[in-house]
Amino acid sequence: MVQLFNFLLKSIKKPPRAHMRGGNVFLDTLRLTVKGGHGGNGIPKYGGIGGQGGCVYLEAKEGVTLRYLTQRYKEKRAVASSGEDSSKVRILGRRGLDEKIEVPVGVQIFDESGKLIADLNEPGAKCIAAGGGMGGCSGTNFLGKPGEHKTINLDLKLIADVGLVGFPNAGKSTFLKAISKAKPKIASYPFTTIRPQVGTVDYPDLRSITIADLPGLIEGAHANFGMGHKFLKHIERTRLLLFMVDIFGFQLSPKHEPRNCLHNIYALNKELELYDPTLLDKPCVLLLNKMDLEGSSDILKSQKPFIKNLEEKLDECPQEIRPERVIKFERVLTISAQNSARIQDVKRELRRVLDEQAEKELVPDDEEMKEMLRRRVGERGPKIT
Ligand SMILES: Nc1nc2c(ncn2[C@@H]2O[C@H](COP(=O)(O)OP(=O)(O)OP(=O)(O)O)[C@@H](O)[C@H]2O)c(=O)[nH]1
Repeated sequence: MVQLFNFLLKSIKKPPRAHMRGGNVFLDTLRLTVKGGHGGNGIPKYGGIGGQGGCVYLEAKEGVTLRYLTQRYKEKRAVASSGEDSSKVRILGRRGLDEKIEVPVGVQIFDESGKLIADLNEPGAKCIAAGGGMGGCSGTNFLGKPGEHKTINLDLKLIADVGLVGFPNAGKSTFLKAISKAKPKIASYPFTTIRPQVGTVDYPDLRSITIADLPGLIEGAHANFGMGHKFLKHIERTRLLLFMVDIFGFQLSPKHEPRNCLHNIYALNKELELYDPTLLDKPCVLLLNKMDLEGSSDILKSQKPFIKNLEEKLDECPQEIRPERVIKFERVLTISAQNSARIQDVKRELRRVLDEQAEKELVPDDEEMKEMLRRRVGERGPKIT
């Protein structure tokens, strides 16, 4: 009876939604068990030393995904080979072969206690995850030692120059498609994008920048509504935050308060602040989208002064979306992502802000520079004023 009931229950169970089915889910964390090779044994009679066990190491490589790793290590376990035993013909045993795990660029490695072991943020960066065991010698009674054995967590944080943030349906995917070569999914209902998308924008001087569309952010994400802050971690490594709001505002559902575009900006500001207030120190640019629709210019006229100076209307902002510190936008641009209107302006401005930022990082400010010179010249050199 129970079996029949279970069978019937199974048959009426809906299949998982397309985007949640195995191969499609964006994977940005992975847990792996790693084990270094065992050290080989020595030979007491000849004073032979066993070979050291191989180690398991990680190397960052472009184009690799964590999903690929799950296919390669189906058991989520990577083991290096053991060192060779010492023998009559080979007094010093050969070292065990290392196990190389190629990981995506931007992966951080944590141990079980959550301590950061390594941050592999450029191609070719390497770290040892589990060392091999020592070969047997007189100090160990000629017995090889076991290799290190631990569980590590790989946490992928995308590396993009620009992080695109906005509430659902603001037009982020449409914008990404218009400005870059990315081909995101676009639909007239919220939550179409369920994984971060990265687009590359090329410039005539052969430079290029990357823009990551981080979906799933909604009002209340900090309280783990929707996908919560799942994708916001990817923003940490971006150099510029690109906010996008629908000029007509947004209402998540009939149960939620409708928010006009100004309140949307406050709400985005608040969500980022609750996730990590230092994010607000990054340069920010705001895009007001859907300017092709009728009535958009009137809204813009009435809201622009407050958008440019967010402090002004902060008192009137509802408590639940009122940020402690408001964002100061470097630029505010109006666009129509659908018609690609003013997309070239955005392209130019993004580059300008990123270049300005790079210059600031490169050239220390006046006082810092003087202090640096003073230190370099020392007390006896020319006086620096
Ligand atoms: N009229 C007009 N419609 C737009 C514009 N940009 C986007 N849309 C429409 O708005 C809807 C949502 O656009 P998306 O690009 O999917 O929005 P999104 O922010 O990526 O949405 P999520 O996937 O939910 O995060 C689509 O129907 C688009 O065609 C625009 O500039 N003008």
